[in-house]
Amino acid sequence: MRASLIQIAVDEGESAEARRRRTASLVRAQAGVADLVVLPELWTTGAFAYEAFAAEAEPLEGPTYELMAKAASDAGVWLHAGSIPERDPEGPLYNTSLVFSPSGDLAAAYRKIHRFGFDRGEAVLMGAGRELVTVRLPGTTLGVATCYDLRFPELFRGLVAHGAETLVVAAGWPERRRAHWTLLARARAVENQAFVLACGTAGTHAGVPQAGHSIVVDPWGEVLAEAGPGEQVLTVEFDPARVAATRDQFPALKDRVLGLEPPTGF
Ligand SMILES: O=C(O)CCC(=O)C(=O)O
Repeated sequence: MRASLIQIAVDEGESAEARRRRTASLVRAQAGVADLVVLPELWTTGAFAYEAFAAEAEPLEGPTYELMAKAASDAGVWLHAGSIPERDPEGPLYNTSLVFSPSGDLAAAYRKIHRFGFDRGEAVLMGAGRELVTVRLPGTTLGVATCYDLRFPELFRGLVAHGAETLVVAAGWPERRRAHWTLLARARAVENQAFVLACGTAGTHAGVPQAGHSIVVDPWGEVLAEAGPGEQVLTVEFDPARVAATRDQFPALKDRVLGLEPPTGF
């Protein structure tokens, strides 16, 4: 299987609409190159451009959906189209990832569960998702996560319990914590014996330089490919069968102990 992670530069000099069109052509250029294309988190606005969330929010089937569905079918690829600020007509905004099949049908929508910002930004401007999302592809099952989710191993264990073998993380991770990004991506791969495909943004928006350094890690924790800091398409070939082989040869996942007793307080 070949995957391309498109690490889009999100800078303020470009409108959301211009970036949407530019990204659609980057996706179309993956025809015949990749089976699966992955985009980052909130790439129309930037993950830290809080004032733009409401201004650029769109219904699930809004302009980004339309263009990305078409780009997926034009390219004949599975497309994890990163996330959009979704306006739910009956609720708050959500940070929602969209996954399209090669025929351009929506295969999954994932509302980010862990919102970033503590008492500001996304944490107060958006609602929290409650549902795990996996997507069955020929040859592997994707587990879908977004940015700050990467810090919460229990989410990934939940995805693995539902069959995930390739963990896809769309992010807008800041340069300031780049060391955490790389470390956590490798940790999630090792502990879950799964591939991790983590796609971030490049550029600077709202004064926050982005880390770039999108990364693909194998089930043994080895880095198969890593991008630099700027806009880049990172293409990697990987064998999804390695997940079952790794879990067979080193069956640590089977040794999980669930439902431990609480401390008795000696
Ligand atoms: O956890 C972090 O350091 C970054 C998270 C983040 O930027 C996000 O979820 O948007």
